[in-house]
Amino acid sequence: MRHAHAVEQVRAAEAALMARLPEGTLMQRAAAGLAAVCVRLLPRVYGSRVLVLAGSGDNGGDALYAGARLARRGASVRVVLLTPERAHADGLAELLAAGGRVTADPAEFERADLVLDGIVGIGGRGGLRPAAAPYAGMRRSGPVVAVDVPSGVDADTGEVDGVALRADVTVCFGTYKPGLLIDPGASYAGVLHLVGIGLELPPAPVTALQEQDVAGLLPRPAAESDKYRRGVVGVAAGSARYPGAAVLAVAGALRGGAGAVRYAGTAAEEVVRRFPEVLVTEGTPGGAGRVQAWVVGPGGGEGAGAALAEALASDVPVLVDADGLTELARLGPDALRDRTAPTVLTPHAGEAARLLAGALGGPPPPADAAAAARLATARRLAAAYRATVLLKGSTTVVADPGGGVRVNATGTPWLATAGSGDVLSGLTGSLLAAGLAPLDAASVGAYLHGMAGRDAAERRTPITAMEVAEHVRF
Ligand SMILES: NC(=O)C1=CN([C@@H]2O[C@H](COP(=O)(O)OP(=O)(O)OC[C@H]3O[C@@H](n4cnc5c(N)ncnc54)[C@H](O)[C@@H]3O)[C@@H](O)[C@H]2O)[C@@H](O)CC1
Ligand SMILES: [K+]
Repeated sequence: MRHAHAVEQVRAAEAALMARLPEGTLMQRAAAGLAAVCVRLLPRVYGSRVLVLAGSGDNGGDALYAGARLARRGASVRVVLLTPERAHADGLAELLAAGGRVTADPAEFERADLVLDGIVGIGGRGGLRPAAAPYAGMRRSGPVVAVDVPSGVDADTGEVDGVALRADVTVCFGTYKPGLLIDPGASYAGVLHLVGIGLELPPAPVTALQEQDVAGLLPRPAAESDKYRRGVVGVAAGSARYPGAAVLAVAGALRGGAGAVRYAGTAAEEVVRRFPEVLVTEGTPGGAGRVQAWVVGPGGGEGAGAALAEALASDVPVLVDADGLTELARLGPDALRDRTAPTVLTPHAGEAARLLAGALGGPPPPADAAAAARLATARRLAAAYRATVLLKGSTTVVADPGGGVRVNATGTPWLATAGSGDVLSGLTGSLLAAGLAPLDAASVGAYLHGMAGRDAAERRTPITAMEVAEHVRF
């Protein structure tokens, strides 16, 4: 599991540790870890050109001390001081003593074999200032290594206000920060290296599942399992206009680990022709028989409202997607007030914006704004609807009403294809039926879906939604 802590938590842990250690110890630990990563990135340190971009805070201090370490090993180190009158004095003195030189020539950026971005770290507020902004657009010949956070990325949220410095590698200290795992910030961070500096941290508010975490959560049949014990997932999807959504949601559901899939809706014939193993009814969820979780909404068209109402009236977990979300946005959070079992919502940014408007009144915010502030959007929706919210997009964010957040790093831009979301909702509903808690089901669903997309894209691109379903594997 990758754990990401909020800036406030990092500051508290740093303060507690610094009180017990000689002054400067933490910065030396950070600088040593940072320099070690740079050494591995350079073909050879001796004679290589290193440019340090140093801001006015401790982030600049880390970069200056790391630069000094590289200079002592024979690198030719230049430093641009973004605010010369407020540079980290001890760090600068150490770099100069090691042979480093101050420069004001921006062309050094393009010539350098390696650039250290120490402009701002967790203390950065707002976008890059005018003195730093031009570096964001410059060509580079060597890797850019971000110190703790790519400058211009908000460490807590991953939001970028204006421009940010794109890094090839980010060396972060003590813990990951949410902004390194969530787009757009994550796309600026490159490869992440975590350097331990001895912080004692509380539980992380944001986590990301890794392969072994997912393996531990997946439902696997035991010797005494039967199809009912493995869980039955109900899918209420598709309509006369969109029968394909039913087929794709069922395809996802068949791959999610439930023992059986029940389908209720007008596409029963298409579904059973394609998947003879599915139990089908032309009716609605209310008359479909017992299931352990419902998936409602993909391609639901005009019937989505009735199917949603019946599924929500049940006492099993319900996943709402697509047309079901449009209907829910119209009804607002009150529609979920009487539920005793969990609800999972799987909006894309546009649906999320409509759901927000449904909860808070007023016109929906632009979908772009909901996507750019994905962490805040998912958290607000989870709180307003008291539901687990899986916000789809370049980083899928899953927020629990209890406050926990999981972010998903698997996936490929090829997944942005029609029907891919239907597969995800079926897959995640199946995991719910198999007994996973909502946060686990949603984050494991996103993980498997992203991996399946990657695997399918490795075989052939572009990929289709059905190929994504076919590539899901435990
Ligand atoms: N406090 C500690 O014990 C440790 C801190 N570490 C480093 O210290 C960093 C945090 O240091 P600081 O709290 O000094 O904060 P930063 O160095 O991240 O930034 C704060 C400074 O930048 C200026 N600033 C804020 N926003 C700006 C913007 N958008 N553009 C330009 N300048 C801006 C502020 O006026 C302030 O001077 C961490 O990210 C990490 O790199 C590490 O050395 C590990 C130990
Ligand atoms: K930085």
